[in-house]
Amino acid sequence: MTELLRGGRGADGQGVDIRIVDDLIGELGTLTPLPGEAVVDLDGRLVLPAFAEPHVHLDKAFTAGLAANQTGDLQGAMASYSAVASMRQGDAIADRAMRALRLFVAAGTTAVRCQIGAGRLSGVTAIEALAKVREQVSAYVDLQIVAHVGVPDGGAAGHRALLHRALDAGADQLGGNPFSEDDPDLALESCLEVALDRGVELDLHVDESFDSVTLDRVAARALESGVRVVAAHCVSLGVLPDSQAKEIAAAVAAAGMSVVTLPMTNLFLQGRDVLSAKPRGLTAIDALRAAGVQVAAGSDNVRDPFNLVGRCDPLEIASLLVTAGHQQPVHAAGMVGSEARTVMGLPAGGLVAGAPAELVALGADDLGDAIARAPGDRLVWHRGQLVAQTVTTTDVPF
Ligand SMILES: Nc1ccnc(=O)[nH]1
Repeated sequence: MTELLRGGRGADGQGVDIRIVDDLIGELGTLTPLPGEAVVDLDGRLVLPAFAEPHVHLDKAFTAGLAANQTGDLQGAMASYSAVASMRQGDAIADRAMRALRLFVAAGTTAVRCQIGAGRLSGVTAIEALAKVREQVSAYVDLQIVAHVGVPDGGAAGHRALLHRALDAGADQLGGNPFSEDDPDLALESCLEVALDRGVELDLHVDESFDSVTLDRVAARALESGVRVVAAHCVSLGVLPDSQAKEIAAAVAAAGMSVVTLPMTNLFLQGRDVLSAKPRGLTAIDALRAAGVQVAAGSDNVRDPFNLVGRCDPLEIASLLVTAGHQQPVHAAGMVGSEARTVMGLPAGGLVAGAPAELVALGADDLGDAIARAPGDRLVWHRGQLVAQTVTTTDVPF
């Protein structure tokens, strides 16, 4: 089965036609339709590899109205989440996750790695709910489930048992925030042990504050154990002196780790306790990239106690990477596109023959215009199929 996407433009500004063959890009260039071939007219739209979301807490999405964050910071967010049991009910979680996924797919996101809570408050209910959602949406988006496991009662044995249960319930990767637990090193060891035992990778919350630096310890253990580790947040690395940040970035690279920065949530949560010169909740993106670390960016939270805003649109994150993270548009787009896919263990993709047909066509002039305006006008292909289409019209009389 082939389909011809005619009259698009690449990020280089050149016109391009794309022939999709099954779920791959077959050829690119100036192409004429084959007899009987389906043709989609792209009308000059900008064509990019589809976006990927490497880190989003779908189980909490859209709960800001259920639980107010009294202090606005991370502790306040966690307190309100723990206090409201209705936020953790399976059916409601599935409904909210579906709502968020519709927005993500419409925005051009065809791979989403979600962080789903498991622990003493609700066991593996949310993982089970998301495993069902993953089946429902499989034709439209690749959903990866990270079990964000908190240490339950029962210490290390209970922790390890819960990590196993989370995988049995459908999680793809294991996570958590070991350094927020009572015995951080033990919590990290349990994660590494079960990851090795079950042959999965870890996707951990690391240093989501300005004052704890544990990324170097995680890197040392990742290197020694051989477990592939993704570290999310790494906020404190962004406020360390350059020389120290470089040293840790080198250790992270040597351990084969990758890093996910979450600008929207961490700009919201961190730096509230000072009156001026507020530090930014982003990691040291440039030092990590210079050391050879893949750095991706994600939404983290969407309209919940951890982050009151968010549109489930990677271009919103890319815009923050330009303004708050001082990234060039091409890097910002990569961090929510091909680098995010690499961090998620997927093929990087791209506009090349043989790449997966994961594409988004946007009503935008170029990459900068796309990031600045985040236009609604988008067509989205996943595994070679058109999975979402939003066409907008504007009528301004001048
Ligand atoms: N930033 C976050 C930390 C923990 N849980 C969340 O949902 N978000």
